Amino acid sequence: MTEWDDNSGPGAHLGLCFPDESAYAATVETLVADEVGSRITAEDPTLWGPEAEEEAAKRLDWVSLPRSSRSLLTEIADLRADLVARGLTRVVLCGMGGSSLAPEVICAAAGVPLEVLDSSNPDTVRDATSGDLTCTVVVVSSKSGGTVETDSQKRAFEAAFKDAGIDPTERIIVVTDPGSPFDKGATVDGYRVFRADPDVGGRYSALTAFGLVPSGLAGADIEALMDQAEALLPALALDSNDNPGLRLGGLLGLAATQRVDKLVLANAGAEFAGLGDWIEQLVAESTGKHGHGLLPVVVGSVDAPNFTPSTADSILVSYGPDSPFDDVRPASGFGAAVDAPLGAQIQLWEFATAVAGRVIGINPFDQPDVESAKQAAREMLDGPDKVPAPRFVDGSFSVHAGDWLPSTVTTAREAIETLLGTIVPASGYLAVHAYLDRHRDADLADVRRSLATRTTRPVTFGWGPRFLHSTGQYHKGGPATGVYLQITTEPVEDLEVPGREFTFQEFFGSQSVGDAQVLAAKGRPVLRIHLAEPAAVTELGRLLR
Ligand SMILES: O=P(O)(O)OC[C@H]1O[C@H](O)[C@H](O)[C@@H](O)[C@@H]1O
Repeated sequence: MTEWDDNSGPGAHLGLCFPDESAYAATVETLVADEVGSRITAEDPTLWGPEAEEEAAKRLDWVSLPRSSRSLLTEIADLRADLVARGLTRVVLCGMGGSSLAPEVICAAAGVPLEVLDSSNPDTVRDATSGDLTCTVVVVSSKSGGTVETDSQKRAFEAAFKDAGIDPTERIIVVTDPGSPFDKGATVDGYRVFRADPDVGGRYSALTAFGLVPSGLAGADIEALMDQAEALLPALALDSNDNPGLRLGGLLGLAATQRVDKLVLANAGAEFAGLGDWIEQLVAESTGKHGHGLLPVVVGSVDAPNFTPSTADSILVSYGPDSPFDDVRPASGFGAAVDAPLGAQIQLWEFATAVAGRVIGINPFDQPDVESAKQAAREMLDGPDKVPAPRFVDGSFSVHAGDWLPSTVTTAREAIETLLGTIVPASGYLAVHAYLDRHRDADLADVRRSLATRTTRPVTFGWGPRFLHSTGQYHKGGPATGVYLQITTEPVEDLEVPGREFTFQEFFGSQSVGDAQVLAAKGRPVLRIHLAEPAAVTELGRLLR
């Protein structure tokens, strides 16, 4: 039987349902008895075990950001006023994962334009750099300062500004950690640098300079965002079963330990439709490791397949004011309706994810498997001759697959059918990885819906290489239950990365091939369909719908 725990506190309303009240109550009671609410608030790094302690000790400042980040507000407002006075109203953000997902949601919710460039696709980069540069300001964000996509995007913009007779130091603003290689180089080169709080991990950095600088420069009301987040702090500090962070995190952790490990996220009337993409990175990278974790499945609306109908291994979560749970019953019994303003959602989800990490028994602050795909991409760049030959060519499609695909298969349609047939009925999922142009090819994303209906299993859709900095960690570190459809393409036209020995297409291609190799080496079925030209995406879409 499904039980309900409904609670409205200052700043957030949280309705939860679960199949077994005593298991849920015991989980939250343990969290309360262990004083997890007050200890996270006090930034206690011992909560995730001795192995996680060193990392946690330098990752917990997000807890107090709604107060500590306020010192940035005046500086950002002054810079925005200066930019607007100079007619610089087109704001572009270059950055991957935690350095771009939050500003994208914040600005979309505020209805202010922010162009996010989080790709290595030459066509996408060319589009961004060939916009109207006379009114463009570019924020380049990288916590580590070592992310190749971001460095390449910065180089492309520097060259474009110079070609247009514009001094890049007048137009590029850098956000990074103090002392990163990026900080040193950008400072020497004369760029304006915002240094973020280094004791916050990338995916928890929404309320640091990473989230606030681009959002504030684009015109979002970032002070209101901080107010919304701050309003929730007293409730999150409570050692009581009214603490929304303990309740939501306890539910997520409990479900994951019972192998209800897909987290289906749907917008339910919120202004911030894109919040699911931000939660996706937070939850996938924080929990998906050592064979454990929750797979976020972002579905858009509550009537989308995987939410309605759902599978017995899925937690259903809606964000926004219109709770769907009067009409929808999660097949697993696990559901959550989270209604809060955006700033409170951010603070609540960070807290709940850290709590879920403790319940699952993993370190929510590292991402041990992200590096493996980067390493494989580097090896591909060093030896492009290592690109494997296709199994067969079917019209515009070159089809690449491992031994799981029988040699009798000779068409892309049959290969897709065979891949879908390898999904394990009770626990498996399909991940579609589209290394395309997420603006030009946006329509393809709706194949998620068709494939979810066709397979009756959870289906995720991610744009490469963006997802590598999000769900990529889960694919390699989480439970080995996924099968993968990779879509890659020749570009309209390649583009050099200024000052580098590789082009954007060489890098973009090495990222997809490298990731496929890492997944295949883990024994997972990977089907790669390479398009001879971008226009072939229409025909592929027909095969998938
Ligand atoms: O901000 P950066 O250092 O450039 O990192 C961007 C992204 O890189 C990696 O993929 C990490 O796993 C992500 O957590 C991070 O958000």
